Amino acid sequence: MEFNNDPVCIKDLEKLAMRVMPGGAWGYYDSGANGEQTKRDNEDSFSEYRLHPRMLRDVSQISTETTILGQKVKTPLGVAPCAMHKLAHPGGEAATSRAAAKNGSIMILSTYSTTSLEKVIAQGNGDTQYWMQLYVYQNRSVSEKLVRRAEKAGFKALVLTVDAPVLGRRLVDARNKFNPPPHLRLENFMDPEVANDPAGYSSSLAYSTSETFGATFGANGDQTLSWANGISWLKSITSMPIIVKGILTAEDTRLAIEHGCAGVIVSNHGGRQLDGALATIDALPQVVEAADDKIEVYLDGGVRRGSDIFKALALGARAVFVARPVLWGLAYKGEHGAYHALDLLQKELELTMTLSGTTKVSEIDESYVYRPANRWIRYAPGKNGNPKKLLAKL
Ligand SMILES: Cc1cc2nc3c(=O)[nH]c(=O)nc-3n(C[C@H](O)[C@H](O)[C@H](O)COP(=O)(O)O)c2cc1C
Ligand SMILES: CC(C)CC(=O)C(=O)O
Repeated sequence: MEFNNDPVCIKDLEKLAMRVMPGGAWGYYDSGANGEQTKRDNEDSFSEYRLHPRMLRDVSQISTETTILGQKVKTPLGVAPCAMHKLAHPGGEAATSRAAAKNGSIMILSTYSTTSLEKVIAQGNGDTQYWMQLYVYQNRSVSEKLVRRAEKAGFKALVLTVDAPVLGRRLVDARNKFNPPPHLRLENFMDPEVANDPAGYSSSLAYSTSETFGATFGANGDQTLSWANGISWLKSITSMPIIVKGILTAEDTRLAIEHGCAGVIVSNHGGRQLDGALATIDALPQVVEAADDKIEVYLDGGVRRGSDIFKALALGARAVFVARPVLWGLAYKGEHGAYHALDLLQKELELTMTLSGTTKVSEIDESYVYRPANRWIRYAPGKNGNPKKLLAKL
């Protein structure tokens, strides 16, 4: 496990990306919704959990191999769907795709990709799984065409994002009056049949500010989408397994099972949608319990260290996805940078496994992690060493 001369951790990569990216694009990637409570909580909540390592075990061979949707993968670390990778680097999603393939990571491609889905999957090495993320439009034939194209191109699963019936309000974008550069195209919409759709979906990013973009997104999105009318419709047009992205509760997990979904991604969209929603690592245990091993549970949001991945796996996630870290890597140095972001997290995961006495993903269970109740009270000496008194004081 060798680290190279690139930035030594994801936080350093973030600082570098902030320096090289134009302000508006940086703001779009970075921003959360409203007061950004949820965005902060996603990262901070990981540090509320502590590891419970075991010693004197043979840790000379570490493997992160696991199975996801029944397929062997090299690592439980994947790339979450993000719009417009070309805002970070001209290599865009094609560069990210090669980076993901090199790391053996699943890549989920955003509907709002600036590279066509066919070109993105063509960068793979045959072993990597690609999943297609979907937003459902009022004109469902637009979504249907995307689904059919993705299946034909070889995508292995459909990821339905359910936490964005309309776009959250990102104050940074509103202040910046953020406009993506006019040369960027949402290439998945360049299929002439889709681009000329009477509902007016366009291949160009034809919106003047993120405020109007938000309105356009809301105007085209299908806000009537429901468990009853959404999942069965998707099942009627594709044989790809359906994964629901944006689940935070046991109740919705049970509904995903009832409706025949193959998995759920515990996600709050990186804190970009409902500000105040709980952190994903805090939502994970109730989702895992409700899933009851009937469907797979994945997580994204705030993962910045290998130990965060380890904690999520310990609490029952089958895989963990990252969004901003990969975008920061891409902004830093294209494919090399995106790979570096994944490689850093991968190596940190291996290091955490080694130092915790686990050699396989299947060994990482809840016995390796705990959240100390009243941590400060338990560990602060207190005036008279009396925790009760301290509690009363607090
Ligand atoms: C710039 C950006 C664009 C995103 N675009 C999409 C998208 O097109 N579809 C989607 O389902 N989620 C999108 N997301 C949400 C991510 O998939 C993911 O849920 C979240 O960002 C994970 O948190 P992290 O950025 O802390 O890793 C986007 C996130 C960011 C930061
Ligand atoms: C183009 C947007 C709808 C992508 C998105 O989901 C986001 O910005 O969070």
